[in-house]
Amino acid sequence: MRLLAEGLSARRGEDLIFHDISFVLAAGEALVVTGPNGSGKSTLLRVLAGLLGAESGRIHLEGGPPGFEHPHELSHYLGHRNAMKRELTVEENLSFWQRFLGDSPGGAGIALDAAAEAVGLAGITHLPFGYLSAGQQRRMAMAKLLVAYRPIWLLDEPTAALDAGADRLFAGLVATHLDRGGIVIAATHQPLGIERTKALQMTGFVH
Ligand SMILES: Nc1ncnc2c1ncn2[C@@H]1O[C@H](COP(=O)(O)OP(=O)(O)OP(=O)(O)O)[C@@H](O)[C@H]1O
Repeated sequence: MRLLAEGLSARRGEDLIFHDISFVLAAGEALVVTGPNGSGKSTLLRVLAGLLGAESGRIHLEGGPPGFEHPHELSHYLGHRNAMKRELTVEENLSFWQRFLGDSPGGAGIALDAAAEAVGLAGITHLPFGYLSAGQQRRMAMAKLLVAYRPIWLLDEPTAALDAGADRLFAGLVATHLDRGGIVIAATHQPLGIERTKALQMTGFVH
């Protein structure tokens, strides 16, 4: 499977945020998106996630499962916020996402306990999400990537609020996902420590 972005541009309000962005990612490849604040990294991820329409250009898949043409149908999106309810327990949150997202063709999510263990937080899934520290909350948001199978991971500053150990853990999760033929697009200033990465430097739109 390949993910292709061709000549993408996007607008927020009146402003064109970026223009003519193209890239191709094959199964097992990652794209690291960097650029200064406001250069459009989050906007690009939101376009890829199908949350925002592109002003022009095309995003499509080649060789994906039959019936899936747009990457967002096969994607996990981890935004700046963790998308967890503070008053529900970790287990309830993850269980919701597992049922809501379901598995894409070609893989299966892992059990909630196994996902919590994989992010180093086994034993606290009974706590309300709001009780967790900022770093623990981010780790649990990563567990969401594991409880339902999606071949494409769209990650916006995934390692914000993480300590060095969690950085390494996260790099390991990404490496495993790529080894299994996944695709990762991450806006991050933290090196992923993975060789199979392409780079996209956003500059913001020059009027
Ligand atoms: N809803 C909106 N309406 C109008 N402009 C917006 C909206 N959301 C974002 N913008 C503008 O779009 C530009 C790109 O924002 P974006 O969040 O994509 O940048 P970014 O590169 O992810 O920044 P950061 O590194 O700070 O997270 C910014 O100038 C921002 O002010």
